[in-house]
Amino acid sequence: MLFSEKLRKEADEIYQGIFRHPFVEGLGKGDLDPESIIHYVKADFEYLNAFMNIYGLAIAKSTRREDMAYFHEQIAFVLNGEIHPHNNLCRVAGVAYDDLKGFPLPPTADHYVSHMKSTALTGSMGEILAALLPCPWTYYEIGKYLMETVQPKPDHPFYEWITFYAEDEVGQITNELRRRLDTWAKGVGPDELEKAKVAFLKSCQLEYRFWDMAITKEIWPFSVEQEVTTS
Ligand SMILES: Cc1ncc(CO)c(N)n1
Repeated sequence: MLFSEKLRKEADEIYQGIFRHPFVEGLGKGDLDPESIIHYVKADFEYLNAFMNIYGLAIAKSTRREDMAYFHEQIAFVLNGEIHPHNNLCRVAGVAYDDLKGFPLPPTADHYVSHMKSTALTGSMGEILAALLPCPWTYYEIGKYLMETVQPKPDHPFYEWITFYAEDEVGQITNELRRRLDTWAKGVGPDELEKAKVAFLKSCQLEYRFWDMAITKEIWPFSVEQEVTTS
């Protein structure tokens, strides 16, 4: 069994939990609370900015030009592609996307970003790939799950969101990340594999919590000034 297949098996409980999460259910039913959508988009815009930072850290650690080209391409996808599902969410919530940019990360999103950043700074290439993988992989599976269970028509409020993540492009991104991780896994010992597994599972848990964060509109306990990562 490939390393990524083993990871997927270990994380199955988390994936199943994500498919049944109230936010994902709300995407399928089309009845999400607009305030939860807004909370999610604010956090996700900054999360995706941090994701690009992490690809940059991966480039800094790359020793092969081919790896540099790969991470560079992935940055372009986040930069230009993921605005579409965000625009869909904003339209349904009745807000302008620009008004949701530049907010500090809520605790869970901050935790997720810190996990990926520290992995990128201190971990091996395999650990970095493992920490990044749940991002496209859980969304790709959510997209496919909603396509199958809801079979949305173009007039479904989240048609664009669902079809974006269920599309081949996100599938290919997931498969390429898996392929790279599986290639890396063939050349390392059990200790290295264990560390990558831990990084992967933590990202899966934090994917689940990211949806919770949106439903509960999680905030910091005190409203003091906070760092904003981008403008
Ligand atoms: C938190 C999170 N995970 C995954 C994706 C998919 O790219 C996203 N937009 N946000």
